[in-house]
Amino acid sequence: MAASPQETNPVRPGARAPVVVAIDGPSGTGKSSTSKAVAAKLGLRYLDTGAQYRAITWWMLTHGVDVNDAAAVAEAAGRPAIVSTTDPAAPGITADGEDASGPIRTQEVTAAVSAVSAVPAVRSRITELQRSIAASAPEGMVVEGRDIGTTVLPNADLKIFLTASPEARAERRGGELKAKNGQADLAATQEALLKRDRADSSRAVSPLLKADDAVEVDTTELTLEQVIECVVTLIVEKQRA
Ligand SMILES: Nc1ncnc2c1ncn2[C@@H]1O[C@H](COP(=O)(O)OP(=O)(O)O)[C@@H](O)[C@H]1O
Ligand SMILES: Nc1ccn([C@@H]2O[C@H](COP(=O)(O)OP(=O)(O)O)[C@@H](O)[C@H]2O)c(=O)n1
Repeated sequence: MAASPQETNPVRPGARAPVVVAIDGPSGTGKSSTSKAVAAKLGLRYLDTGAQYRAITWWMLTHGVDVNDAAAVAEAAGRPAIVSTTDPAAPGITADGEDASGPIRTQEVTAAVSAVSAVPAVRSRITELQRSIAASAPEGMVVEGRDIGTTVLPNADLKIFLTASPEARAERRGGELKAKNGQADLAATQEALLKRDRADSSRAVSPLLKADDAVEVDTTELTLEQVIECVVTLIVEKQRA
């Protein structure tokens, strides 16, 4: 059966209509894993906005900027060039041409990123970058973060807000740490995660918040495959609507 006009993608005839999907939520709810897999399945681009905030934080830490001095962070906010790769099969990021994909996942960056991302000059610069990247993907894009549905792309075709219990999220992050370091302190992992949630939810500019028109998906009792399936179904339904 021929695709309906709404389902036909003018950029890739026969493919589905382009769609912009915003996926937000706190740490460990499955945003990155779900977004990457969904984008790969549906032929969409993928943007990890957390990686951008991590990359600018990493650049500041390695260039002598005091990340707890908001004025110094604001002054440096425009300096590094942050470039993201949007292929869901090979996402990557550079800061001033240096590959930041590995260093942005260190504990040092994780502990500093909420303070840097709360600075308005950092947010306005990164938000502008995110909008221009999303606008340059005619096939559509899955964009994941904290404020995509509320601030960055308020006109996204579909908004999803992922949640999960703190215990489930700590266990997932703990699993990653154990695979990386051979050990993980679950209580400390949960505490650090909740501390970052509090900072991200209470900042003055563009806090972590569910958009009024977002679909909330509690992933606590779902496998990653079930979450991916659920999001794919929501997108396909949207494309048919
Ligand atoms: N529904 C799920 N059930 C179990 N593990 C999950 C689920 N979703 C994600 N994970 C795992 O939890 C960890 C954190 O997921 P991630 O996608 O990085 O979350 P976020 O981007 O929201 O911080 C990853 O190791 C991932 O494989
Ligand atoms: N859209 C976004 C995305 C991330 N962030 C910030 O960047 C940090 C790292 O985001 P992340 O998505 O890599 O974090 P994880 O959920 O992967 O641990 C968050 O804790 C926020 O401080 C943000 O402020 N706005």
